[in-house]
Amino acid sequence: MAAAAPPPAAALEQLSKTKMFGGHNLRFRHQSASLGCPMTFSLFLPASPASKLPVLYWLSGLTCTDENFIIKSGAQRAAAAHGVALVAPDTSPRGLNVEGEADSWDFGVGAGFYLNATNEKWKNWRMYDYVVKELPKVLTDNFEQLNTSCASIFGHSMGGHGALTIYLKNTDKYKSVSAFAPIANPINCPWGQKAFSNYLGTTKSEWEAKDDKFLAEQLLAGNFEEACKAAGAPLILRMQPGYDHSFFFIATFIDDHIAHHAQFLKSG
Ligand SMILES: N[C@@H](CCC(=O)N[C@@H](CSC=O)C(=O)NCC(=O)O)C(=O)O
Repeated sequence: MAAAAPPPAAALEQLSKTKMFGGHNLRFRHQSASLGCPMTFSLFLPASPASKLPVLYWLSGLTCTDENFIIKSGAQRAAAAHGVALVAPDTSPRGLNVEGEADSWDFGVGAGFYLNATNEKWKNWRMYDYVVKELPKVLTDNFEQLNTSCASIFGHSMGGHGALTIYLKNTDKYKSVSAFAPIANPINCPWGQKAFSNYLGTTKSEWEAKDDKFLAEQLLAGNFEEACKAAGAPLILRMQPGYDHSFFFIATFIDDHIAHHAQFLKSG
């Protein structure tokens, strides 16, 4: 008996294409099975690679779409130089009209926190599954020039929290991680408490089960450094005096982060 035909590749609608540093910024929309709504993502593809391109995922912070990073960070210069593709997803489901989803800027739309919500009301907020499972498959199915099994992840603020937690739960899937000003201990800060109590319920032990215990208890800059030393985990912790939380700060140090990831992505 003949083997069953593989399922068709997820349909992608290309929204834009702009040349930059010899490569292209591309923006796509597709129907997300994880989130139950259309999702957009941006992709920077460096110029015609000799071999398949490794993938560096960027997770943005509160209020962002997939476009903030692509427009403001200037990351494409270093990505083109190192031959690394950049993938930036949106930060939450949109257009579902869940009651209250846009009442505040730090919860709901634009604030997916890269977790899988367990509260029925927010059941579509499954950004963890979207980033870890669905998006890599969409890329694999649609871009033969990408080597999606060679991937790293980084992000900013809420996206820094997402990058760190996703990496620590999936060290087999990502070669390296970095974060700009991450929400490092969400269980103990107002942004995290608001998100977790609504997405995951008010039982704090449930939050810890959903979060990485190491992160929740130790990821306060200095403490995190000590913990990494104790665990023998390599860490470069850089404090940058005088910089704020904006993309001006990110743009200043983005080249360093991409060079860091390129070392791991290009080491075979
Ligand atoms: N609207 C808020 C500010 C929101 C903000 O600063 N968002 C950051 C991420 S914060 C943590 O996740 C961001 O990246 N914004 C997008 C941008 O392009 O700067 C306010 O009014 O204070």
